[in-house]
Amino acid sequence: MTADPPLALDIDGTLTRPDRWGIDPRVFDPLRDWEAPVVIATGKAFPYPVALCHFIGIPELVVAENGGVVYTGDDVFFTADRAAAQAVLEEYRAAGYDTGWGAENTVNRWRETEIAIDLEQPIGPLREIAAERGLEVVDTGYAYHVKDTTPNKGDGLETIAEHVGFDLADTVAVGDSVNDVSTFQAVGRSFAVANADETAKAAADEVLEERHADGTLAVLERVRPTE
Ligand SMILES: O=C(O)COP(=O)(O)O
Ligand SMILES: [Mg+2]
Repeated sequence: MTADPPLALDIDGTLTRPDRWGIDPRVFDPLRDWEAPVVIATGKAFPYPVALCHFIGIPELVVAENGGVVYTGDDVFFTADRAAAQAVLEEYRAAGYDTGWGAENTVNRWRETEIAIDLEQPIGPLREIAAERGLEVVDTGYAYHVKDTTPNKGDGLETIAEHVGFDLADTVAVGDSVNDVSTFQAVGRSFAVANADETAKAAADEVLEERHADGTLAVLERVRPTE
């Protein structure tokens, strides 16, 4: 008898509706019923994936902020701090730009290790200022993330696998963007959804024909053992 494989799932572009925004409600039941650990590995701030796990009704196994925050269900690990990214934002602001999220911005309000900037904002000066301070800017297709170069989702996933006690060689990952490449490299089997960027597609073992949650749902069907 084989069992359901552990999963590592991205949120935006991967669990979203095919029109890009919002979680596709069809993922809730299969994830709640999945008989192996489900890790949510995202660029979003820590509270978002925690809430997602909570509302699906699964244990909170979370890689947030592109690996900056890792939650094993018992311990939280921070692999960077926000100060350097905040300094980039201050300089970006001094040059006349802003995050693009408005004054009370919930995108960054609880973000602990990086800063996210709306895609409508100019990336050129952002990249320049970040590079001068030794940081990188990652374009996920949903936001620009100003971050320390060290953290990544794959390392966060390894931390969780060690703590929870599952094998990454058995783990199946689904993602859509450059910030999922380290996840793909860490696991035994990786899938890029059809809407994925070229970097993610090149790094995945397989590129799906289906977009967004349709792709993830197709993977769940395919990797679930038949009786
Ligand atoms: O926060 C983003 O920009 C993207 O989030 P994701 O990693 O869940 O796709
Ligand atoms: Mg994504």
